[in-house]
Amino acid sequence: MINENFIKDTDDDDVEGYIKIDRYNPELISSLSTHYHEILKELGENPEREGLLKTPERIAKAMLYLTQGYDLDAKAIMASAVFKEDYSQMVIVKDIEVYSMCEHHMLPFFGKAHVAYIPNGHVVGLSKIPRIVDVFARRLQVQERLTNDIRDCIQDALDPLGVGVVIECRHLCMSMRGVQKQNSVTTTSAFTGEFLKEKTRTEFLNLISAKLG
Ligand SMILES: Nc1nc2c(ncn2[C@@H]2O[C@H](COP(=O)(O)OP(=O)(O)OP(=O)(O)O)[C@@H](O)[C@H]2O)c(=O)[nH]1
Ligand SMILES: [Zn+2]
Repeated sequence: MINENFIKDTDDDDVEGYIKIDRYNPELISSLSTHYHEILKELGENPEREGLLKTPERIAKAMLYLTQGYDLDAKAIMASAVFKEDYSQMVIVKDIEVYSMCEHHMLPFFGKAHVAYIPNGHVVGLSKIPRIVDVFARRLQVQERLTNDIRDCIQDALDPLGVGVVIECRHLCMSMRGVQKQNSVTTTSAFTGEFLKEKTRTEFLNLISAKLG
């Protein structure tokens, strides 16, 4: 538990994080629902038809969920599980699912993040890395800033010898609409410390492209 202002969103500690209690407050949900009710009308729908009766409220809750990262403190999540450990090789958590929304169109972009660091006397609980990926992904983003946010958080919280982050995503604003390219994938990367050296970066890139088994 991060602190008493947060509630658990599911029973599975390893799958979900915590949502700040205030985020789901009834007044906020009601206000958002009113706006979405109007938006549905302006889009040419009839919000009074049976299938849409609860839709404004569902959208409100979904959007609050998808933007909950604004209320979460990534550094506190990291700090909650930092352990002294004499391990000085690269630690990689790869293939972390990413679901975020582009700040230009509020359409999803999604894919995978690969995150590595080289400890400097301390390691972090492994689950905290996907958790902070979610904290920064669950807000309006551009992929470049998401990549940098993750890198900076790990660097600041853990003071490791270096951090490497690679993110590969498909952007629905580029496939469902706009330029309508169905297969393009955007790759971004961010590095600090040892990862700025070619040898370390190459080791990281080789390890994240290697298939297991
Ligand atoms: N750099 C960056 N651009 C993004 C990201 N997500 C969406 N975009 C781009 O943001 C740009 C917004 O450009 P605009 O020309 O203002 O918007 P638009 O008229 O809807 O552009 P089109 O998508 O080309 O139709 C587009 O080129 C999108 O592809 C992202 O994560 N990073
Ligand atoms: Zn977009």
